[in-house]
Amino acid sequence: MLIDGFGRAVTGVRVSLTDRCNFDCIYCHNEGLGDTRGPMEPQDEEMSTDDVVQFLEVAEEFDVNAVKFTGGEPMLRDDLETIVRRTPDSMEVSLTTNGTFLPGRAEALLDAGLDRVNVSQDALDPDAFREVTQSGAYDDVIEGVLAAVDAGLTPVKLNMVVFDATAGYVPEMVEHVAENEGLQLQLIEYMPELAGRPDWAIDIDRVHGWLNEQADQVEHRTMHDRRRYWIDGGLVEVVDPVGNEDFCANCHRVRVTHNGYLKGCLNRNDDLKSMGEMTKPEIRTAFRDVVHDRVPYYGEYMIKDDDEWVINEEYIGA
Ligand SMILES: Nc1nc2c(ncn2[C@@H]2O[C@H](COP(=O)(O)OP(=O)(O)OP(=O)(O)O)[C@@H](O)[C@H]2O)c(=O)[nH]1
Ligand SMILES: C[S@@+](CC[C@H](N)C(=O)[O-])C[C@H]1O[C@@H](n2cnc3c(N)ncnc32)[C@H](O)[C@@H]1O
Ligand code: SF4
Ligand code: SF4
Repeated sequence: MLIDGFGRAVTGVRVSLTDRCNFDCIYCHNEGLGDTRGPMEPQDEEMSTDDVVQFLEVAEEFDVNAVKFTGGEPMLRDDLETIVRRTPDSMEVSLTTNGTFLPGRAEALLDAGLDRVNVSQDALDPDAFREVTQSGAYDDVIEGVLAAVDAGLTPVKLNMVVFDATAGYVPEMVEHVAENEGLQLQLIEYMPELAGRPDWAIDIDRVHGWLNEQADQVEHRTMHDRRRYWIDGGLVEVVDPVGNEDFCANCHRVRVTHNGYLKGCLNRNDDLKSMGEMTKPEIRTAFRDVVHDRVPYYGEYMIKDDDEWVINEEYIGA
């Protein structure tokens, strides 16, 4: 197992299979890769099926026990089922998707070995949904969530980005997951670091305060020290990375970009390591290097100066 200089073992990888997407969500950080707009067709720069599998086999050698496929929209990859099928058996396999392609493919993904799925759904109202995603695919997403639950890709976690356009929908989303078996809710604090528009952010402590009042039970998850609230039988988890040193101190994942770079932190693009021609020796070297260099974003790469987060001088020009 590889452990970085801050005692953080790397136990999971997040593989971005493409930076293409059929949506254009107004808040999208695209896992730090830039704009999702552009051609929908497969791009030459994307890792091949074999490249992805080769990488996962090396990750397994380093005792990584979980992989998350993401993007862009990972279901735009026609070889997703093949990749899932060829993922080492020792790994938990999950997918984060906008859900539009789940109807018709959920069963095949389950058969291929997918364990569970997270589906982005920011509201239960088609108009609000259209405004946020700039797409009219609300019905497809609802159908996609049902297809995932029916196939048994559970728990299906609904990812809701909480910012000024969606905060008002939190109570009905909490009620929705309490009433529907197989669903959980992840309330994701809007991250302005890469997306800009800090004025859209809301005070996540107010969300915690409201959930605390409603909750029958509160738990802490080891990963990122995330808090989870049981409300009327439903589970609601808060993903609150912004300015959160505890979150970064408990970060155990390395990311892979669609074009074959390792990335130590979502918020950084100055730490990318190429995996070259994707041979196993090259992948092993890049993996060791990225873990060696990774540091907590908040608390180390960014430090507090007069109550403002500023880049630690050590990393300027690094
Ligand atoms: N800053 C930061 N944000 C993260 C991190 N992990 C997840 N997030 C945020 O949460 C979003 C949704 O994450 P998902 O891909 O659904 O997965 P997850 O919630 O991290 O993982 P599971 O609960 O295990 O499925 C990401 O796109 C980010 O916005 C992280 O390590 N750092
Ligand atoms: C980049 S998307 C990729 C996977 C897939 N296209 C989807 O939307 O689920 C992964 C997750 O990031 C979340 N996300 C995107 N931009 C964000 C931001 N600025 N702040 C917080 N979460 C964000 C999305 O809501 C989604 O749940
Ligand atoms: S669906 Fe996912 S990748 Fe596509 S724009 Fe929305 S958040 Fe970004
Ligand atoms: S170090 Fe912090 S900001 Fe970077 S990926 Fe990990 S939790 Fe996210």
